[in-house]
Amino acid sequence: MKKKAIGIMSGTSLDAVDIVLCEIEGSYLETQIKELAFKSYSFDEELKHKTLQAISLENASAKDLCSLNFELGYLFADCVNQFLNEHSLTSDEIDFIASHGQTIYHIPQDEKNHIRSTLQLGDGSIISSKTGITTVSNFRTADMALGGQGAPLVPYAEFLMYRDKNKNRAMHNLGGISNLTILNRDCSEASVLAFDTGPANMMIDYSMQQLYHLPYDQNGATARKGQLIRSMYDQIMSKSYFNECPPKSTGRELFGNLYTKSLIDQYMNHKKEDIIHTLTKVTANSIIEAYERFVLKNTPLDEIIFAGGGAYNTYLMELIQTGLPNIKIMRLEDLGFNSQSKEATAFVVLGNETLNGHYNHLLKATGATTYGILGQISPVYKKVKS
Ligand SMILES: Nc1ncnc2c1ncn2[C@@H]1O[C@H](COP(=O)(O)OP(=O)(O)OP(=O)(O)O)[C@@H](O)[C@H]1O
Ligand SMILES: CC(=O)N[C@H]1[C@@H]2OC[C@@H](O2)[C@@H](O)[C@@H]1O[C@H](C)C(=O)O
Repeated sequence: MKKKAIGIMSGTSLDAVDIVLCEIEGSYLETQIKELAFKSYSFDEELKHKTLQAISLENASAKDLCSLNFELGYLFADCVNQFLNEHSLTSDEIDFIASHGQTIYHIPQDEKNHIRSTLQLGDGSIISSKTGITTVSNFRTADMALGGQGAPLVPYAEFLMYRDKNKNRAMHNLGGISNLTILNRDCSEASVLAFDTGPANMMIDYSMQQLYHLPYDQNGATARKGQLIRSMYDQIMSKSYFNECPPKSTGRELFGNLYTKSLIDQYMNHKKEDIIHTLTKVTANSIIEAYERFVLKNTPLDEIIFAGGGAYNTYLMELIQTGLPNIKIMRLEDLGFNSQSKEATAFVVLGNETLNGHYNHLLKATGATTYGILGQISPVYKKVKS
């Protein structure tokens, strides 16, 4: 039976809440999904500020986090209700919502005083009660409970949607973080490899905001003007994350504002554009090296299909193509899909599996030891008409 479903995605960049409407039927390899409508709602500035405060170690308080969980739930519900209005739809026409939530903190491996854990806020009950639509949320915790890193989760959906028996294909997302999924032409689940390579736009964005008061480096124009600061580059590239073998996932904890600020302070005497250039080279070269070290030795690739905002950074894309000259570089649009809605759509696939009772993660991608059904369901009580 065909279902109508809404996906909500709010990524690490905190730039927008993405809402997608899809038609979906089937499960696992039989899944058929079609995007019907998409819109990005800009993130409320005050809430963005509060979220960033909550994320930063110095400013986090339990009271703020408690409130934020509900405030984000209301924001996501408002976005869905606005979206339904704009498309003249009622909640009765939608079968379910799948919401990623806002990642506040992610600890993929045990640390000295903290255990593996992950926190996505935007409570599912708030979303379901304010929209009147059954909501599946909080996908990452079940994967962690089963021994995984809770990320990346999108590769499961990518495997269902984009595998191709004629091509060895990489799906690559350039959001705040850079993550890749390798889909082998044998189309077997066991051959899918996926991991986060490190930063994509996260460090560049923060530096543009601090140094130029601009949200990001439009088309990479600033980076293109600059030159490499060798010591800064070596310092970042020596981070142990780049040498770790997959499965691995990362986030703001390693490459966020605190770390980037410390670098800016240290290299303040250099030209601003040299700092942006160096960070862009770090993104490009850490991606190229991840392919060389962890992918190409086993799987020669025909193409890499990029999505996420960083795919619009033309300078970054040129650097990656130069470093991987034998691989065809494409954008998701070249396959007829919308790259902006990709992650929200992936969560529709994951939510559909939750409701179908099918597992919805790849053990090799997250490192989980046992399959599970990810996602918590917040149902809506509907009085049966007598
Ligand atoms: N024209 C452009 N030139 C350069 N960079 C761009 C351009 N358009 C978007 N971006 C970058 O893309 C970012 C937003 O990307 P996206 O929305 O894919 O991230 P996200 O989904 O929040 O992150 P993640 O996938 O890590 O959770 C912006 O912050 C900016 O850095
Ligand atoms: C903990 C967390 O929110 N991780 C995100 C983040 O953004 C990109 C990368 O880091 C990836 O690991 C993940 O998101 C995507 C949607 C995923 O789970 O596949």
